[in-house]
Amino acid sequence: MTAPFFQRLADRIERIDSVVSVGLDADRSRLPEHLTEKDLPQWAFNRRIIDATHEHAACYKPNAAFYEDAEGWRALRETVAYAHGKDVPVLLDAKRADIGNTTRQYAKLLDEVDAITVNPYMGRDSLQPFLDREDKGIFVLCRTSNPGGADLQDLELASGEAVYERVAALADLWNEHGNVGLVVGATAPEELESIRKQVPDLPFLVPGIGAQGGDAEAAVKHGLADGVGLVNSSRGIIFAGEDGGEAFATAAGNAAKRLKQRLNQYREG
Ligand SMILES: O=C(O)c1cc(=O)[nH]c(=O)n1[C@@H]1O[C@H](COP(=O)(O)O)[C@@H](O)[C@H]1O
Repeated sequence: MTAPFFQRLADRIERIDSVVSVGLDADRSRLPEHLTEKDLPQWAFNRRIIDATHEHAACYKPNAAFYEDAEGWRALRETVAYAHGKDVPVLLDAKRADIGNTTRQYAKLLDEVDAITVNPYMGRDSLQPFLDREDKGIFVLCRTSNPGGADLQDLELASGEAVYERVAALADLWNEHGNVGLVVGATAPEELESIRKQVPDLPFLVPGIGAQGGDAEAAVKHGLADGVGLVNSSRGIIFAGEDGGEAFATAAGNAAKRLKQRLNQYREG
């Protein structure tokens, strides 16, 4: 059996000295002109991004939203195989979950990738087929980075806890196989700190730095559990250079390296 995801992630973080998650959100409207002629432009783009960034990437995080048609799924499959060929795990950002028979189908996505993001709104049974995958990583949305993240997640329950605190507590209970992490946005640094205190053992995926302006220092200081966790940037890396031609890949490589170095200051500090 393959080693558990969080163990493999810990090994990779140590080996390349990086907690950077490179978000492969290959928006077709922003791909370099010269790649749009290719058979699968997103795959052509991702391959170049992976070549340029893999030394700095603790994982790749493609968001499924950018791949949900026949051509996109083909591009995604090629991308995942290529990332694996470079020994980089892939976290599919799919934010799935549904009633039992449907969610069992969703959980099959984990046959292709190493980890996934899931939505806790429908409760434990909607996540069970994911949680049962002991060797995979299951990241539960807890306190999201978007402006409306507070609309429901910050609501106070009768017990006095906020909804996101309840989610963190439940995720901790659901972590019977040591395969559960939380998604907590860098745009909510106070919540990041308080959730870290509440669940010291759960690794976080922290999106929202770069294009969304989140707090990179808080992301590192509170996102890691015993050194393990991920800080994601998507547009800030893959679209770092849009001057045309192949220079975009070099720009992405430099952006990933700079982010790694910046985050590492806080890891070491
Ligand atoms: O689950 C996620 O990854 C996620 C959760 C969240 O709270 N906020 C958030 O931005 N994300 C994802 O992280 C990525 C952020 O992209 P950038 O803002 O371009 O770095 C996107 O794929 C988002 O869907």
